[in-house]
Amino acid sequence: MQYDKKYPIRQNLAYCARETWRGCPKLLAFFVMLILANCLVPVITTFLPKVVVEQITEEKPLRQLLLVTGLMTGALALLSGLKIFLEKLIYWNQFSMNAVFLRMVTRKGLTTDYRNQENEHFRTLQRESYANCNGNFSGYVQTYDAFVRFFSNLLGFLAFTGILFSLNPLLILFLCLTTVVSFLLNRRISKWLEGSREEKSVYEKRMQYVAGAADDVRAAKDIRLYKMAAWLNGIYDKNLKGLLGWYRKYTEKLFGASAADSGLSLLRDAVTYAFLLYLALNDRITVAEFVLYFGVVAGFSSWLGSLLGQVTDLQRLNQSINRFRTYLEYPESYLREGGKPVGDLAKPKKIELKNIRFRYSEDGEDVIRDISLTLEPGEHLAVVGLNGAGKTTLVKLLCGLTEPAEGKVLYNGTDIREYNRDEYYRLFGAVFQDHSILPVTIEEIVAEQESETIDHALVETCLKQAGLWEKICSLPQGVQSKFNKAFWDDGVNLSGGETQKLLLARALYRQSPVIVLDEPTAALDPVSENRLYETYDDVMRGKTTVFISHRLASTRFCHRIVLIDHGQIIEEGTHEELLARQGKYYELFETQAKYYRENPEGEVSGDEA
Ligand SMILES: Nc1ncnc2c1ncn2[C@@H]1O[C@H](COP(=O)(O)OP(=O)(O)OP(=O)(O)O)[C@@H](O)[C@H]1O
Repeated sequence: MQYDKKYPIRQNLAYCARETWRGCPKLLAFFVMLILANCLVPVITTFLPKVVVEQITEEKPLRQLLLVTGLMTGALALLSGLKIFLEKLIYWNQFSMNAVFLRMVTRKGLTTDYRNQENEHFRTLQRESYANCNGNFSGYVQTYDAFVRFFSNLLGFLAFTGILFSLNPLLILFLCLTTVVSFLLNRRISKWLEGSREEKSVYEKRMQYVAGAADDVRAAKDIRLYKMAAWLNGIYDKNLKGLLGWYRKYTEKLFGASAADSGLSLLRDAVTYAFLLYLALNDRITVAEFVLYFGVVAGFSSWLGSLLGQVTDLQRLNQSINRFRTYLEYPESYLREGGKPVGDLAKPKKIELKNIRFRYSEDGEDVIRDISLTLEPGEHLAVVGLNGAGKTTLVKLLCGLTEPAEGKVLYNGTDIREYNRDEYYRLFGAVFQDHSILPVTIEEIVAEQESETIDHALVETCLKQAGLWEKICSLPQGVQSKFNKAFWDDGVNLSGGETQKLLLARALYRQSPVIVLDEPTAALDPVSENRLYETYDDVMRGKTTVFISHRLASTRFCHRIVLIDHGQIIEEGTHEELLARQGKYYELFETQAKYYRENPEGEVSGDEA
């Protein structure tokens, strides 16, 4: 079941206010002042003509007339100036609040359980959350605006209701009725918008994908070689057509609603002004009061219409805040500070996988099916199998990155769920097929820390062990060379094989008791590959290692080989034992080996491959 938080609006508004209080308290004070200014300006504007007419009709002295109108227009000017000033301050301070929210989103993304990052629902929420607090049209800024407008409108509505109530409560009822009808018409459009948002976003997503491919230097080769441009253009055009169709429907609906809205507004004005005229002609209200109510009636509908609009806006925005909070509060099940310490990090301990079952999604198939495996301290294990057999998944489970649905992983006899997971990770030096390298110096990449605390001699040893030392020495800035030309003007780029060696050096620098290498030789040239095999025993002495490879002959230097097929261990033993068994391993080895033999008819032997 998908994890979804559904807080009511008031709780989410309180949440926003709380976070704002923590992150940028003055913003709250600016909001309160803006709400008051927003309310006072129209109230004074509505009363000003009444006061002026009153002064004239009651033949008050000119000085008094000038003083009263001067005071009111002065107050108006002051409040309007204050509003502009506050809006500027708010605009600026909203950026700092956005930064606070962005930091929360980034932190969650960096520290969340790895399995959340593999969860598509979580990743969608993550993308939305970034969009929600990015820029001055973000969900949060819109929520703040809606919040300010809602309370401004509420205050204005209450003030004008009070004034109209003294005139005729039935008039309020009529005004409310017409305003609500026009609000409901607009709401229908909002509902349609909500319902068809998915359709629109599918068109946009596909168009963005094509635009992204046009801008992606990695895709540029394939697009040209495989003549994908026409195909991509076709996708773009098809979706553009769909999007334009969507906008046509939207415009039609919008036009229909605004026509009805204008009709209602005309009716409202005609009825109320006729009523006011009737009262004035029958001396039931003074000319000054007529002028006042004239303004109040127009203002009342506008306050109420906006108020209802803000409720709809807040409801819509509430959904995005709920999704934002769902992301931030996404459950973390791995123990961190509260977990047990792992203990001695210098020597490896026994690792056991007991009846492990795993699937990536609830409705998906099992990727690992009932695997049990014990790794003795210092053992070198090779994991082989066809593509998609579950090898990488198995090591992710072993490293505690993902959690089995059934069964458990034990380290030194204790379920790894009981350990402090961050400490548990320190047991592993790993090279995965998909990796990330920060754009820092070579030395910092190897040591995964900043320059001041690096053990330079160890960096050199690891780069030598990985076979990259000579290459690094040939760079003008040696280990101080900055990685990634895209980031640094004077940066360096490494080839695929060199990058793999750099990653191996990084795994070795950790001096962790367990080393996991997922296809570490895939990009290596034959000399480098051979060198890795020859030095493997020396470099990995005393460590437990898991070596995933498709080159079956290369796994001979491991103490034991397990063959995974459809998420199960189907064969297990040394290279020689597995060949002698003449099972699946033998078959795969034979398939690979025959291309290396001078005499394809010859007998299979471990030495020939
Ligand atoms: N993040 C993921 N989400 C969903 N399915 C996944 C994910 N990663 C892998 N899979 C699926 O799990 C299965 C096993 O993948 P895994 O990467 O463990 O295989 P592998 O044996 O390492 O393959 P290869 O030799 O190609 O690297 C595959 O069918 C793959 O499609």
